[in-house]
Amino acid sequence: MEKRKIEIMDTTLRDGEQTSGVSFSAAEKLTIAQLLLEELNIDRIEIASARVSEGEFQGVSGIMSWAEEKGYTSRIEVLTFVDGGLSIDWMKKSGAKVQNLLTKGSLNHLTHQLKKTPEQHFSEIAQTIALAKENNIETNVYLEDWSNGMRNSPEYVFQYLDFLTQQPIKRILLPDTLGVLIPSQAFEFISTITAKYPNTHFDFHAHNDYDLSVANVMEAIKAGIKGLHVTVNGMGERAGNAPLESTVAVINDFMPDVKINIKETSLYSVSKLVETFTGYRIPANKPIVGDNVFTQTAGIHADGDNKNNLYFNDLLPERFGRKRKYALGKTSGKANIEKNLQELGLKLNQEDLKLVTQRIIELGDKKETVTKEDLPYIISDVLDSHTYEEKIKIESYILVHSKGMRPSTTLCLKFDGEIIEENAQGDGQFDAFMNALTKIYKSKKLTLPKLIDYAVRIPPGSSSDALCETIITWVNNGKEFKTRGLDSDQTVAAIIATQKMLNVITQ
Ligand SMILES: CC(=O)SCCNC(=O)CCNC(=O)[C@H](O)C(C)(C)COP(=O)(O)OP(=O)(O)OC[C@H]1O[C@@H](n2cnc3c(N)ncnc32)[C@H](O)[C@@H]1OP(=O)(O)O
Ligand SMILES: CC(C)C(=O)C(=O)O
Repeated sequence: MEKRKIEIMDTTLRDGEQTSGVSFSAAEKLTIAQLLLEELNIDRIEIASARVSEGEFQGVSGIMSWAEEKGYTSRIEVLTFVDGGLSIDWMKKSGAKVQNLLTKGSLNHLTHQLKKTPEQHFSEIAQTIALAKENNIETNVYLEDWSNGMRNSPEYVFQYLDFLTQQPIKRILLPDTLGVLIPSQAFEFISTITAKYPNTHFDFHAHNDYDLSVANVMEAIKAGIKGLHVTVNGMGERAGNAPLESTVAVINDFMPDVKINIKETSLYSVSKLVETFTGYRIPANKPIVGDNVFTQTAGIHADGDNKNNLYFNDLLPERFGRKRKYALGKTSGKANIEKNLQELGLKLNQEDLKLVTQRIIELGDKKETVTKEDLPYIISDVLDSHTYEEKIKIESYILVHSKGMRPSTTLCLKFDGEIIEENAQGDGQFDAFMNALTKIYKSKKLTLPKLIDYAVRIPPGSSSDALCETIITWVNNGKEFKTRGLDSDQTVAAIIATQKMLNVITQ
């Protein structure tokens, strides 16, 4: 079967920059333009609106000098206005060769914004197209608010298209400017137009106000559109445009008769770069590029991946230069832990695996985020906790830290079945805790080991806030030994290490 080629036009640098709060520098625009055209193999890109600012002029001029050298000028477009030649002048000076002329696709916009009649508008458009041609600038025409135009003034839309299809232009864009189309209507409106003007190249530009942009894009393709507008990460005015990443995946996976030539493996790195340049964070659950979309969290899913990849779909992370991950937390089962252990090259017996799983679930219950890098610490903590009998237990404590007063502790200790409570102050919270403990031991005519070193560290490479390890070195009867405690709070970790010390010396 001969595949139908659909042109992909990326407008991250024009509509994407209309995301509130986003502004690219000239250097950032050049880098993104280069990646879009050369790394991703996007057919065409729109890089700015004409006349916006001096900075935009510099940005467009820089991209056009590079494009001239590379022979890419016909793939780079600038949005222009029906403004008596001001935009054409701006384009000429910048070196841009393709204009996307913004015109009115609904009678409502024409009447209320431009305050013109269709005849006046068409005449000015014809003059602008002619002027562009004289200056060797190619024209595509945008019918702004076209989707509402089809609903409210279809006679105007068709009168306009009858005129436009006779003009020396390359493409006509049908935009869903306000994101109001549902898929069935996108199909109905577009197929009526492609049937009436079979020799014209129509593009479609979706907006995502109802989260229907990609669904509408699919219907537009079925209805005979020849090109699509997209943006990286779905950036754009209001709720944004059709995201490049999902559009590519949907076409590749569900439209076998359609050909696009986008390099999937580079989508993620380009998305991340755009995220960095814009400061506009990608939601973690955004399809294809979100941080969590290739992470299995539920224990049953991780288990199923071990059994004939039961929880895989066609969106394999490697397609997009990414990797599957297995989350650690409250909903983990043994399988999640084992998958992470495999990556670290570690193995545990079934009993230890159960204990480690239990500890991770406890941390998850406390809303802590546990990462793969935390695992060796959790393993060592769990394994050394069950090497001795727990005769002495810190039942409860209050640590008080305030401005202008010495830190203090109330400690409740279970000592051979007896509950003993004591208060003390200290130079810090842990010092106050140790002073209260010393008082209890003195009352029993016992001495505590001497603390000679106190070290705190977090698992290297860990991006989680879950864990901090406190390692304390003690000397008891001339013999040095270490105990460690693990918690999200370093003082609590030190108290856990101290409880271990109390039990070590009674073994
Ligand atoms: C659906 C979209 O995303 S459209 C995106 C279009 N791109 C932009 O708007 C880029 C950013 N815009 C700008 O920098 C500025 O708005 C400019 C330079 C275009 C114009 O700035 P200003 O002269 O200050 O006008 P302002 O922004 O207040 O209003 C827009 C003017 O454009 C007119 N206009 C609207 N559509 C068009 C059009 N297709 N062609 C020509 N003029 C138009 C409006 O009627 C209004 O004119 P008026 O001031 O005579 O009433
Ligand atoms: C400039 C036009 C195409 C636009 O962004 C829209 O109509 O949404």
